[in-house]
Amino acid sequence: MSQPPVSITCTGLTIRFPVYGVDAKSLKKSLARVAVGGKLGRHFGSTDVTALQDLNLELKAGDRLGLIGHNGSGKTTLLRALSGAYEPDEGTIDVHGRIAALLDLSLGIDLSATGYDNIRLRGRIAGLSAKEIEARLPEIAEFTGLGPFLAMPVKTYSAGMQARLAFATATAVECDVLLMDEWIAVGDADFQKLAHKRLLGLVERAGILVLATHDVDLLRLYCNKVMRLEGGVASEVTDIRKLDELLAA
Ligand SMILES: Nc1ncnc2c1ncn2[C@@H]1O[C@H](COP(=O)(O)OP(=O)(O)OP(=O)(O)O)[C@@H](O)[C@H]1O
Repeated sequence: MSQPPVSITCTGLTIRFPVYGVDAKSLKKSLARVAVGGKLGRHFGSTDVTALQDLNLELKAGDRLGLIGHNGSGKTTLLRALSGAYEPDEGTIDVHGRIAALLDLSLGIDLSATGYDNIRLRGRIAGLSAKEIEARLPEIAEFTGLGPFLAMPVKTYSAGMQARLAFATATAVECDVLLMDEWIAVGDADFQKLAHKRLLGLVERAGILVLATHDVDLLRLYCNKVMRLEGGVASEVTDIRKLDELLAA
């Protein structure tokens, strides 16, 4: 049976987070003065933040969507929702295609396991079979540049070494839908060059890219569409050539 083409469809997507242990009234007053964050409100008697409100989105193969917006406007929440990490409180999310979510690279790294075992673990989480993992292991190991350290527990690594391992494993899986929270730059100068090339390859091969970033140069380089979030409310998806208009709005 043929697979449906790669696509993302969100209808009326609303995501709320409960806010515990705060005085709702005073929080609401202080938030009224800031441009950041989602909307505070009360649902079913408890206080919550609406991180995304009634969002509609339709993307198909070839779409490279840049997400812009102030801190706390809902960009990461949308990416996590698309990755399947958050369920909608209202509305629907429908994603067709294999997803790679480069959102929190260190998530799922087991510090007491070796580098090799972490590659295997990450591969399993990404849906690869044991056979597929073993076939890719040499390339991933080579890319990390960690050599004999891969046989040692990750807790003995420096922060940069851990980042190399996490990046190499997270980017080893082919995907149809690539979700990214800022462009990833890890490791030292040499590794950053290699990482950039590897990331570019993933971006080019992915059917759909959704990239949240505050960097307008990156948006112009890699995106053909843009959407602005403000307090969890999304603008229309527009052509990247209208970025300046959207930023000025
Ligand atoms: N796990 C959570 N629990 C409670 N509130 C949350 C949680 N995650 C996000 N929020 C709230 O949801 C809103 C949207 O946050 P989100 O992280 O999606 O913003 P963002 O646009 O990615 O911001 P930034 O540009 O700073 O990364 C914010 O008001 C934030 O406080």
